[in-house]
Amino acid sequence: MRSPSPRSPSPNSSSTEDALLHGQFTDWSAGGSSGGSSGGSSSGADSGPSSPAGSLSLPSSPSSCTYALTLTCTHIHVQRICPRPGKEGRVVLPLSELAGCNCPRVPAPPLFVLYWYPMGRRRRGVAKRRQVRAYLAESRAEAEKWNTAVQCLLRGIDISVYTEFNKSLLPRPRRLLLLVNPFSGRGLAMQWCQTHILPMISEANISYNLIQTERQNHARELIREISLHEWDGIVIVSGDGLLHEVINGLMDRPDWEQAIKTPVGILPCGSGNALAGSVNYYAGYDMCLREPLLINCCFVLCRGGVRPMDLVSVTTSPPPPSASSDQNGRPSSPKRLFSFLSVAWGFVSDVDIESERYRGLGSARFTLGTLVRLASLRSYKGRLSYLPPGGANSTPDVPLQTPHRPLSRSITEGLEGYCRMPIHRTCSDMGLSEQRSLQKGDREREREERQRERMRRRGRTRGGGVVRASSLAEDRERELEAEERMEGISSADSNGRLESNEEEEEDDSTRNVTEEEYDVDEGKEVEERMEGMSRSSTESSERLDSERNENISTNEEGENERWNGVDRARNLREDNSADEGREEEEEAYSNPDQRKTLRKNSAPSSQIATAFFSRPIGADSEQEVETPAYEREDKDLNGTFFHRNAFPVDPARERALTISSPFRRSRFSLSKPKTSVDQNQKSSVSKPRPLSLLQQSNSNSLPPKFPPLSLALSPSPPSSPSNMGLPSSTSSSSFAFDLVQPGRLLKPRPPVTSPVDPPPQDDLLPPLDQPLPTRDWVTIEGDFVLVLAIYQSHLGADLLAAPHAKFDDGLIHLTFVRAGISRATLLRLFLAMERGTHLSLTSPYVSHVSARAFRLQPLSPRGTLTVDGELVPYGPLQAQIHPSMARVIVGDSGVKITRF
Ligand SMILES: Nc1ncnc2c1ncn2[C@@H]1O[C@H](COP(=O)(O)OP(=O)(O)OP(=O)(O)O)[C@@H](O)[C@H]1O
Repeated sequence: MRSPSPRSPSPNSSSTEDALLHGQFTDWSAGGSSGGSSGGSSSGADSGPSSPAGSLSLPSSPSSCTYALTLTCTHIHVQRICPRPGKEGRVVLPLSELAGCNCPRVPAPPLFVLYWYPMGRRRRGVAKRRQVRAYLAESRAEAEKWNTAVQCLLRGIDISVYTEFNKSLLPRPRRLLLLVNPFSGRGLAMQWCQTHILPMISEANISYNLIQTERQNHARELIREISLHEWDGIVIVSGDGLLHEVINGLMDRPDWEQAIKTPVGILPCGSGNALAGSVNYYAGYDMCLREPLLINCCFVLCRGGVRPMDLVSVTTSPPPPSASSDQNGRPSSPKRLFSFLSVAWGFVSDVDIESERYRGLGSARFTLGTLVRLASLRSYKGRLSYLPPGGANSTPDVPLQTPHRPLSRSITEGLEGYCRMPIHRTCSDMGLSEQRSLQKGDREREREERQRERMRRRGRTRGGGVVRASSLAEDRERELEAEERMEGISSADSNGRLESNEEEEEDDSTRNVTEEEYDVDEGKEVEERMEGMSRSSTESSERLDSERNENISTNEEGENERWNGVDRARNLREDNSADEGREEEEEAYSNPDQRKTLRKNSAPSSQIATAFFSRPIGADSEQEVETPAYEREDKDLNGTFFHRNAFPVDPARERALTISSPFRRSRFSLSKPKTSVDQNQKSSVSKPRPLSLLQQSNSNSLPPKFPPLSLALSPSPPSSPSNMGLPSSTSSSSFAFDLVQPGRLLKPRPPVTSPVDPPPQDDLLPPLDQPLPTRDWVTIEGDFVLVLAIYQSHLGADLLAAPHAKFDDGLIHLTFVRAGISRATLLRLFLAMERGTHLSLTSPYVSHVSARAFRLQPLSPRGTLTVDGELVPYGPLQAQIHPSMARVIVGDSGVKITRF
């Protein structure tokens, strides 16, 4: 083989277009014929990798085509020499699309093999496709020289035309620890390892050790103990839940500060795959799901760029007394954990947890869950406080990104539903399903009280009052009325005359007909879309039902026993509404033992969907107007005990909105906080052990049905008073807030820090049982449909919840939706979230703000709270961002990346 000299390079070559290598090769293709293909042979196009790892698929024989290859810093130029080049005789292959290359050992011929993943058209959109290109070199030395040069470029090693290429230039192969949850998502993780992940990782010359997790918290325990310096990265082959375990395992370690800098990566095999969605987004790829998403993320992993990632330290309430008290019966402390994705309360967490029973549907479980939850829309009383970016405590070294809206506008516009409405309107309009559990006497009293309140309001505003949602169109109409009222108020504000509000209200009755028609049409359109979704969900759920029936017959005995639990839960309160019965079922569902049962036996999703669409939505709104009875001590969804009579309605609290409202008096005791040391942390003190002592490596852990894989080169806050979880009956006065007008200066207090939390300290937050600093904090109290705090762009692989979020922007992106929003608007919000356009959706009930810390105090006695999609004890919770604390593998398309 002739090896032509490179094109006259400059001595200090730095241009990306300068040729580093130039050579002539023979095409090596299956069947010995290239068929005149341009750029050499390619195999495996249009498909993902499918060969077992280690036995890389190669074409089988040389063809008669010869090619001249030129390597530059960014591309490989392939020019066909023989047969004579036609129109398509030249191809330029960008190195950015290369996952790896290799030079197979003897006795294989001297081949130089490239593994390309260019973008290609798929049935839905564009996604990466695999192509293998193999070229026969004249000698093994030549093939190895090319292989070394390309690998140097892929690993970011500086080379020039004068570089002597030999293997010693290359750093050792990267080593990854792959943790696989075989049950994540639809249970395909091991299969996808075999067909996609391991072949691709081998092509990129990455060594790996694969471990299947065996139970919940297995990964956390493992990560706490292994010797981390042996690994260049820890990669989760699962959903976000397993990464949550890994992050917390790293933070449990005594050497957490260094440990948390270990790059973590994600190969999506779960059902939500939010972080994978963010990685895919920032790599510049189209939104996709399932295998295309997996291939994109795997490619990103092979490229190896690492970026800093913010973590959020979350302090949750202590677990339920029975589970949390220590040996002396003392209640345990609030729990601290680290989150990389989100904290959710209300609609989002309800859907996440309740849709567990449709897990077999994969990501479609969230669609079905959303429809079911929309059908029985709930609201929750609560108080949300947050510290906007740029507050007094802002440290100069924290890289803060401009929030989506300037802070002042966030308050006046984002919260317009609060700020511009007369305060008395903001909470009493919104009585939804949290007000269902009243006992009869209380219901009467409450109804009278509400009636009086309504009359008072009518007297003042001539309209409004509680409007029951009975259909999507009605919902929308109601919302429009609110919008119009606010517009009225806004114009009144600008004219300095609030009285004009009344005129606006009167105008409501003679509203423009065209607008009404539009609303009805819009309502219909949304209903049609929902019906479409319901149909597809129904089909899938029928499949699930048949599986479920099989399971039921084999497990009948155990099931009966568990069902008794559900029945007991159902019968607990005879006088409760049907909807409440459902809540009881959910309560039973929260019990881990019963959860499995319910997953098998819960009402078929087809029935749920049918019930939703056949029943007028007003049916549940009938229940919604009932008011809560806080009468009995009971257990909430998470098993937390609470007092039903915990918080009698306080007129002061009814005023719903408080901006910058400090606690006048803490309802928490000021007992000295105790360090929270859980079992995990205790064991974390032990010295890290080499992995081999802990775990079998992948050859043992793969299920027998898979052919043996060519194995990796595995290298050898404060104590919590008992009333902490939820408000107690003695704490009602603690809900009194100073009503502070926006802009009024509050007396600054020195920042309160928790002296006892294990590092890193949450310097923006006092202990959970102490009041927040008054300065710079914004507090909102009222009825919420959802509160979502997210710090990645995606809430699921197909939900672009915070389009401006960056991995390391130092911000928590808060979205909250107030009660009063119509189902149609809420549905539109989630549909728009698929494209990330929801921020421009204008609804007075929806707000988006940025924060550096927040505290959430649920005031409704039951509900679900999730952190990174995992259930946490229900009760007050607070969180603070720790910028750039971890590192995530994101590929090399972004700025400021380093390689692992
Ligand atoms: N072998 C195992 N058996 C049972 N549970 C496991 C196992 N390994 C991990 N888990 C737990 O399963 C839960 C769900 O896992 P994961 O989040 O990875 O999947 P997913 O819920 O399908 O995905 P996503 O969070 O993206 O929706 C996590 O809480 C994790 O701790």
